[in-house]
Amino acid sequence: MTVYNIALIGFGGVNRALAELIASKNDLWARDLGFRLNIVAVSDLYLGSVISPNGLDAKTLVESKFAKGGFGQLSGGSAEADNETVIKTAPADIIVEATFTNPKDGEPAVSHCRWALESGKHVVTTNKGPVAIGAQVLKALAEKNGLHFEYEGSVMSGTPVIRMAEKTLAGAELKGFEGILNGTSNFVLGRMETGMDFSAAVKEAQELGYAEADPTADVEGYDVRLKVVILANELLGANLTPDDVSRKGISGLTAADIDAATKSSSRWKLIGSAVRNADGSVTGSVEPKCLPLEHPLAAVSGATNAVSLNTELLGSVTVTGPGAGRIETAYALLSDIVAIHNASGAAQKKEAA
Ligand SMILES: NC(=O)c1ccc[n+]([C@@H]2O[C@H](COP(=O)([O-])OP(=O)(O)OC[C@H]3O[C@@H](n4cnc5c(N)ncnc54)[C@H](O)[C@@H]3O)[C@@H](O)[C@H]2O)c1
Ligand SMILES: N[C@@H](CCO)C(=O)O
Repeated sequence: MTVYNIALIGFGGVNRALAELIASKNDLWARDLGFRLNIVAVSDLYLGSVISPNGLDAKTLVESKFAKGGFGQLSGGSAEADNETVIKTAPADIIVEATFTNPKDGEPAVSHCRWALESGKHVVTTNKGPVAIGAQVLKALAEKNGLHFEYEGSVMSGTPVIRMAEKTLAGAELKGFEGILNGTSNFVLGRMETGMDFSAAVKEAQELGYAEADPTADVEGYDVRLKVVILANELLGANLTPDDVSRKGISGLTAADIDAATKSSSRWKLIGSAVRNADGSVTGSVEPKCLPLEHPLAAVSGATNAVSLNTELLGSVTVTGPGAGRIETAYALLSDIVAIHNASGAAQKKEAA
């Protein structure tokens, strides 16, 4: 049985949910997926860090109510988060990066990924910063070292978009996309339609684990801008930076705007899009749009996301599914590990042939 040793960098909603899944589903995964996951290290800004070469019990990790610096009480633990030591020295096969997204320069997560790939460890991440800002360099480093840098959860949480578009739609000739790519803002707009006030709706999205550490990123469109960059660069072969994508959020929409849309059989949605122009360049944008109810994206509600991929050979293909949520995003990490596992199986078969 294959066992992957993993180190968790960040132990907030998403990585804690992954630990919960490990505690309850490792046997199922061993049977159905052919591997088990063993947590050999965790590092978190608030809790500190711990390296345990034989593995930490996932259930105990999830159920313990650690105080600030609490990992310092564990064998092999420290009250400080020493990410660099954990990433470079823990006996992990895979580093699971789920710290805060920094929309400006992607740090320190870019460094976390680089340290991992330089020390022979695969990276799976849900953090949009290193993908939107550092993907080219990190992918090249991974390839040079025969490793994987996987980030399905950086767009639409566990809903398959990146691998689906790259693998299943290969050859369909993508020309552009438009979508609802932020769960929090879509949830807030839906709540405002029921008469709830903007701040109360944002608070509820935070409580449900959808929002970024600073929810300004969600409601002002910074988060969607990173996702537009990720999809445009990955699927349209663009080379965009966040500053290349125009951005407007939903905070300027008033109750009167929402009401007026309802009365005219339409709905406000925060839309992220990109299109390949005739000269081959790619233009991306993020802005609220008032969509008629019959538009395919108008019915997408709550933290659900959807993206319509506009292809030459197949027309428009729309993928809908959860765009945020702790377990939903932890599933994206699992799907990345499955991709690594399947690729290593395929490589072994090729070697044996
Ligand atoms: N929650 C979601 O629905 C969702 C969906 C897709 C992607 N993401 C992304 O996944 C990542 C994790 O999301 P989350 O919901 O778990 O966030 P969270 O805020 O619940 O947890 C982040 C954790 O990382 C820790 N942390 C922050 N900076 C750190 C550092 N430098 N070193 C060590 N630990 C650090 C924090 O202490 C916190 O415990 C974020 O980048 C987020 O944008 C989240
Ligand atoms: N805060 C983000 C998480 C998923 O990237 C959202 O609400 O969509």
